[in-house]
Amino acid sequence: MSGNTFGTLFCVTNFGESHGPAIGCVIDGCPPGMPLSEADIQPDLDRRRPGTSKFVTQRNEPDQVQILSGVYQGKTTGTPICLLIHNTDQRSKDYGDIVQTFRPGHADYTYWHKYGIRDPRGGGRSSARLTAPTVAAGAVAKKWLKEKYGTTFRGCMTAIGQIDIPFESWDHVPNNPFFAPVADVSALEAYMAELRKRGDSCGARLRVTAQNVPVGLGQPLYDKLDADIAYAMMGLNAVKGVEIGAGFASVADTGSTHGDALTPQGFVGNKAGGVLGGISTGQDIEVTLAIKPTSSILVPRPSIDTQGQPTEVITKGRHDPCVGIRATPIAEALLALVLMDHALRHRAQCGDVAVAPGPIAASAPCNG
Ligand SMILES: C=C(O[C@@H]1CC(C(=O)O)=C[C@@H](OP(=O)(O)O)[C@H]1O)C(=O)O
Repeated sequence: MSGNTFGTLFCVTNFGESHGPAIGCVIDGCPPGMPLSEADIQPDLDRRRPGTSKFVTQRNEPDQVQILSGVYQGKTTGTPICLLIHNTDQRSKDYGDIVQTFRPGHADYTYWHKYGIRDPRGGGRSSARLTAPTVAAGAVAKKWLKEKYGTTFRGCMTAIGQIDIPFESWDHVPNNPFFAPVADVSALEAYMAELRKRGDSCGARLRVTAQNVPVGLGQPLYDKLDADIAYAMMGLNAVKGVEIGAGFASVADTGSTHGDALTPQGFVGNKAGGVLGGISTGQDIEVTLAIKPTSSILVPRPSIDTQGQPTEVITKGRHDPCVGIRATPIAEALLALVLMDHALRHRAQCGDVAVAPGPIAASAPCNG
C-alpha cells in the first residue's frame, strides 16, 4: 500500500490534490442497506470547510459532496461508494515563489526527496484540503455506528497557542469558529488577531470523544484500538502528539489511583480513555491531540533551495493561522473510521460471543 488507504474491512482510499480539479474518496466495505444521501454527509463537511471565519484560510470552497456510486434507491448497496468534492477556488500563482524552495516545518522537503517531483500548488497531496474526503467518509461511518449502537461523536478545542481553554459546556462548541467549549471567545479572537498581524501561526490542543461505544472493539496485539486511534490521528496533517485517556499524565500517577475502579454501577472515572488491553470498555473513548503551528507563514525564515543553496522563505497566499481551528470535525471523522472498521472486524470474528453485559461505565474527561 502507498499510504492513501485506511482500514481493513471499512476501507477508505483518499485521492486528489489541493489544486487539481477534484478531491474525494472511495469507501469499500460499507454494509448494504443503510439509507444514505449527500444530506447525511454535507453537515460535517460544512463544519470543516475553509473560508467560514476570519480566523481560517480565506480560500472559499463550497465543498459540496456528490455520491457517484454505491447507493441505489437511497440505500448503500455494499459496493464501493465514491464521494467527489470539486475544487473551485484554487489560486496557484500564490505558490510561484516556493516552487524551488522548502518551507521550514513543511512536507515540501520530504516530498521532494521521496518522490523527486512535487506539486507545490496549495501543497498538492500534502495539503490539509485532503482532510475533506476523510470527513465525508467519517460521516458515513458515524451514521452506521449511530444506527447500529447509538454511538455519537463530539470534539472541542482545549488550548490554542498559549491559551488554555477551560471546559464549560458542549453547547458552546457549535457557536464559535474555534470549536471552543466556552461562551466567551474574545480572548481567543484577540490572540489570533495579534498573531495574524505578525504574520505568524500557532498550534492547538483538541479533545475528541465517542459515546455509546460497544465493549469489545479492538485486537490484542498490533491492532489495539488505541494503537489504531493514534495511527489514524497521526495521519491528520500537523498532528504531533496523541494521548488516550490520562495520556502523559499517567507518568506521575500511582497504580493505586490510576486504574479505574469497577463497581456494580460502572467504572469510577475514565483514566483509561475507554480502552483496556487495546479493547474498548464501553466507556467514552477519550482522545487528546497536539497540533503544531502552521508552517506556511509570512514571517521570513532561512531555508535552502532544491540545489541546496541558502535562501529565505516567505509564504504568501491564504493560509490558516492555526490549522487546529478547523480540525475538530476531522478528528471526529478519524475516530469514527477507526471504530467503524473495528466494529466490522469484531462482528466478523466475535459476533456470536455472548457474555452478560457489564455495568455501563461512568465517564469523565481526565485531561484538558
Ligand atoms: C483549501 C483548504 O485548506 C488549504 C490547506 C493548505 C495547506 O497547505 O494545507 C493551504 C491553503 O490552500 P490554498 O493556498 O490553495 O488556499 C488552504 O486554503 C481546505 O482545507 O479545504
